[in-house]
Amino acid sequence: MPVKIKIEKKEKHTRARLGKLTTPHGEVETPIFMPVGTQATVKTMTPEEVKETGGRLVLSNTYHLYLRPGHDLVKEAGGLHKFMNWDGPILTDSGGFQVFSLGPLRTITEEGVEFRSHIDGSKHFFTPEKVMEIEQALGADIAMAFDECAPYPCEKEYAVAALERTTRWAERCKRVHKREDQALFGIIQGGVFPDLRERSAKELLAMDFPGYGIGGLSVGEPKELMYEVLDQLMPIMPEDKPRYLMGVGSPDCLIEGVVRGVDMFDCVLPTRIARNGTVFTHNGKLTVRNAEYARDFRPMDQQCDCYACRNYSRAYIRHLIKTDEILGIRLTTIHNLHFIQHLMQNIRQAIREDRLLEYREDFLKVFNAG
Ligand SMILES: CO[C@@H]1O[C@H](CNc2nc3cc4c(=O)[nH]c(N)nc4cc3[nH]2)[C@H]2OC(C)(C)O[C@@H]12
Repeated sequence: MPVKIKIEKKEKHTRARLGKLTTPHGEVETPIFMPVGTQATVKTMTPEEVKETGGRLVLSNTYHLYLRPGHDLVKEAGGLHKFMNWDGPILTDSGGFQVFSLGPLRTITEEGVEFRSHIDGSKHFFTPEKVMEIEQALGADIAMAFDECAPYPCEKEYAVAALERTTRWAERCKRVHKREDQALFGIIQGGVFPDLRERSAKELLAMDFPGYGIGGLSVGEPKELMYEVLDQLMPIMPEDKPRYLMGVGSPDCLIEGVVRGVDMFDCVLPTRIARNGTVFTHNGKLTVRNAEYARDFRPMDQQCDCYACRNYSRAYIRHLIKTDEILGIRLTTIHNLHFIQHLMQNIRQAIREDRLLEYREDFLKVFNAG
């Protein structure tokens, strides 16, 4: 079993659990936030800096790496770990979400998805078998199945068709997935329809994957609706398998997801907003590029002990960003990754002490007041 989760503690008042996820490239604590490194790099960060912020498991993306530099090149380099010099665990998303996000540039059939590259418009065809070939060549510790992510909103009939195809494609992935040192996770779909979510989960649970992605969320639906889907879905998920809420999320969504029993998260938000000059602070978001910070010589977050907050002021970081100095977005990225990992550390401690609901209230009261 290349990947398994050991539940160390269940929080007394919620569905939250503290766990250890064992992978071929080491063991990590859960609940965990996984920084996104779409093109084999967490943008602007060296691997050492990602680790320094608390990152332990990073994501990369099949769709992007297939297009550039090509999975055969990464394989020739010795696989993704060697290629990007990351010695911890890696998870690759299957591209299911990316090819579906391409909108009119793709055609879905039972066989697979024909799509045009967002780079040069060239035509490509992803089948479950092709995606498994790519992910096995990349060599991540966890590979996600090739699924169909239904958009939000969508007709129930569309969600049914997408979940049924996702189940059939999951079987096709499982049939050709041979790499022993790589865990294949199924992805649960079903849109925002409780009966469809239950059906998708049961069909995939019957295939006994070592872990499960919860897909089709964080696609524009209201947060409350996402929480409702989780409230209905999580009770039927097995206790001994990791639950990975894909594409989530912001600090409030991370806490709400953990409360509902989610173990794994990934989201581009912390690194993406950092590149736009916006950072998370304990009092909410701060857009350090704004003029009001031109002569503000305090750190971005006075409660933060990250490298950026220990050594630089808002005024300096604003100056760097305004003058397109690369160090600027490196410092905001270091801070945001540290902030999210520190939040996850506090969440894990709150689970240990059975005070997650109090922590949620205290954190959100200050964070949302900002
Ligand atoms: C807050 O960040 C925005 O929200 C999207 C993240 N939300 C998301 N939901 C996902 C669902 C699936 C899925 O069903 N299947 C597979 N295989 N992968 C998935 C990946 C997903 N990521 C980001 O995507 C854009 C770029 C639109 O903005 C970001």
